[in-house]
Amino acid sequence: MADLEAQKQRAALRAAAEVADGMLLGLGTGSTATYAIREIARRMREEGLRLTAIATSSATGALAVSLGIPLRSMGEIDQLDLVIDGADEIDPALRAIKGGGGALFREKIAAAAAVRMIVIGDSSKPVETLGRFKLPVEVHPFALRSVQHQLEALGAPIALRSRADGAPFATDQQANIFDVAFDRIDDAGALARMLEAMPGVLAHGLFIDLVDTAIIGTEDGVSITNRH
Ligand SMILES: O=C[C@H](O)[C@H](O)[C@H](O)COP(=O)(O)O
Repeated sequence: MADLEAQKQRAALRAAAEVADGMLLGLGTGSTATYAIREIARRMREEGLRLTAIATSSATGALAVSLGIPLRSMGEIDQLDLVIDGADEIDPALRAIKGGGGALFREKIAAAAAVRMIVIGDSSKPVETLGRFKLPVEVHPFALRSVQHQLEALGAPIALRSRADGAPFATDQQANIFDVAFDRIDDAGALARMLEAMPGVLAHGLFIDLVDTAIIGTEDGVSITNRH
């Protein structure tokens, strides 16, 4: 059986090697991004690499602080040199679904502000067509029911994300997430535009024209795809 953790680590190490001295870096969220963040911190300690970073979630922020990575607030930054982040699915055109961990809002802001975005993952992440992974849609609580109504009209099953104790999951923005089971998204661009037109939708998990490079761990190395 494929060792997905080892694949994540290989992808993360390869991406962390792209970090150069003096960069302003976006740190992604999730299990794969965590490997990259730990490797970046190791390079800072052992190789004297200097950088400043922004965190795409409170969890990543806490990890970065614990590793001694200097952080700035995204709100005071107009451009990032590089973002390294995971993904839930990525297709051959480097369109991705993100937000399985609920960090999509900040991740998308960082991705859009980055000169370059590298997505890292294991061999379970590449897909021919997006949509098997349920699409996260982050919604301001004020608009919960009205957005639910509009999402239901799209015809796919939707579920309000909940925590282990049954309470609604709250994002870092204290918003909620609907997970939408499209199964197959044939026109990601059209769907993204539809979701963005719904008042109260803070972010959706479709990342289109944002990923520049995908680094996928394999059994014995990595496979790298660049967007043209
Ligand atoms: O909200 C979470 C992020 O979009 C993650 O990058 C994504 O869910 C992938 O996470 P993982 O690397 O743990 O599979």
